[in-house]
Amino acid sequence: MSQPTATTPAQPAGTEALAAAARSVVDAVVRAGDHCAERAAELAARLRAIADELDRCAPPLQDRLGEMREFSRSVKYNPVTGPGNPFSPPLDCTDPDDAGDGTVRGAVALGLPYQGPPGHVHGGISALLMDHMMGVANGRAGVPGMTARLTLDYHRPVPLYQELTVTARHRSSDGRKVLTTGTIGAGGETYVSAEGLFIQPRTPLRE
Ligand SMILES: CCCCCCCC(=O)SCCNC(=O)CCNC(=O)[C@H](O)C(C)(C)COP(=O)(O)OP(=O)(O)OC[C@H]1O[C@@H](n2cnc3c(N)ncnc32)[C@H](O)[C@@H]1OP(=O)(O)O
Repeated sequence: MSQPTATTPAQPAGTEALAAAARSVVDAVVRAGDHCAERAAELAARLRAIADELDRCAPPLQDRLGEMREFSRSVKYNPVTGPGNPFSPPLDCTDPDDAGDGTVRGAVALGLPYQGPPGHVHGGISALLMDHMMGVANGRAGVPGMTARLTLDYHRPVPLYQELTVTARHRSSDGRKVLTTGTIGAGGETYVSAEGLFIQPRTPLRE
């Protein structure tokens, strides 16, 4: 029977399918661990061959960095929600359901690659989710900015393989300083709460 792959989104296509496949490789590598040690060298060579093939398609890094300045591309490839980035879980906030109060919501279930304490999510991953969702909330509130300070309270360990709800809400602005809060929870329980200070740039981040 196949093991749960909490990080695999449903029916992706194109480069998103490629990212999803890479994500499932990462998941499988961590799940297999030393149980695949005898075949590790052979499988590693095959994966490296695929990486070399992709590298041959890649433009020069400076060109790619230039492309990624485009907002739609930065969204597609960002490390939290980006369906084109195998590093992203990805957190789904395509339907953020902001309930009219400015709260944005996302959903994600995290597998073994994101483990910190046994059976639970690494604290730095929680910080990543919070930082990003607060950024999304600020963007939706029309006050996008750079994270200057992020404070997290870890109330309970965050379980792996459980659908988590990630929320964020812009609370107030004082000049260029933006205060935003967020939570990670499930089933009415809050595992992590966060507060962030964001600074709006002197010139807009994007048109
Ligand atoms: C679409 C989704 C997007 C998701 C985005 C997610 C957000 C991110 O991850 S951003 C990446 C991580 N963050 C960074 O790399 C930021 C690095 N830091 C910087 O670039 C700068 O320090 C930056 C931009 C935050 C502030 O610099 P600058 O614009 O020069 O502001 P500056 O003039 O120093 O300060 C403005 C005000 O903020 C205050 N302030 C700045 N930093 C802090 C801080 N860490 N703590 C408290 N106050 C601060 C200053 O005291 C000042 O206050 P006042 O106006 O009362 O005097």
